[in-house]
Amino acid sequence: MKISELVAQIRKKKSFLCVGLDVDMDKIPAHLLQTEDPIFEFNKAIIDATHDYVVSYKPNTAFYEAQGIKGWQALAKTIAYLNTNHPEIFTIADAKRGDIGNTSGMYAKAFFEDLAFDSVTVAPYMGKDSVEPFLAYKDKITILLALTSNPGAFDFQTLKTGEDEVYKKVLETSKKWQNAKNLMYVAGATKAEYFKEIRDIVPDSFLLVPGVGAQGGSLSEVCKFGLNKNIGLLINSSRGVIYASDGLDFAEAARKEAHKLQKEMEVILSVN
Ligand SMILES: O=C(O)c1cc(=O)[nH]c(=O)n1[C@@H]1O[C@H](COP(=O)(O)O)[C@@H](O)[C@H]1O
Repeated sequence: MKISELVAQIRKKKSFLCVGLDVDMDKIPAHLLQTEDPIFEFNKAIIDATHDYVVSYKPNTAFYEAQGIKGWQALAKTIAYLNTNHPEIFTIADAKRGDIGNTSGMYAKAFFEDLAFDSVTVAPYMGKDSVEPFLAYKDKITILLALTSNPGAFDFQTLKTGEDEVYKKVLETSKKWQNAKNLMYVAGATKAEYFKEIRDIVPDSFLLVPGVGAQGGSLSEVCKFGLNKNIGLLINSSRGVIYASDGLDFAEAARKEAHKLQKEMEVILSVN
């Protein structure tokens, strides 16, 4: 999907919400466990109930890999369901990959060709040649970790190397790479005070912003400096939306949570 198509969808739905499909077997409603494919049934119900308010879904592959072959099959079924029924929705494989070139090439093939995701999250730690195989896909988006939402972000990402912190080097260096227009960056909602400096370096890029909801990040704080002329933000919430209820009403409860976030976004967009 082209970024211009994502922007058009955001403007139409008045939403820049990304819902994380992080399916935890200990948290999904008990009645689904009796079905043939609980993970897919859960995802399908969540997608059906929330897609009006959502422009992107982000399954984190860890939750699927943890269930072995059945989990991977459920992931494949989920992405196929989205691509068939909601081709306008931007899909993110949250896999945080990155390795030596030929290995990264296989990761890229897995997520872009076999599973047909629009994008994948990639760790920048191994440098340019570990990211290039993802960027080689001209019609796909690579989402590079810059400043993550977790407390451990301060262990390495904010360390100074010369003038700049490591996360700034990631932004500055990667934006010079070939096909860098197909890069987005992860910036955690829990780090809102860094967004002005992030925007100074990458004014035009989209930022994937996890950490709203269960991790306590603030949507309005992120938007103060995070928005750009193309909106430029995808705000992710996973647990806060998909586990709003663990009862028979789980999908309806998720819809309400997604709608609440969408309404907040609509207000923000109306004054920006
Ligand atoms: O790449 C990510 O999506 C990500 C980066 C980051 O800095 N922090 C972060 O929480 N995430 C992911 O975003 C999701 C957040 O989930 P909730 O905290 O339940 O909303 C999880 O799938 C995380 O793995």
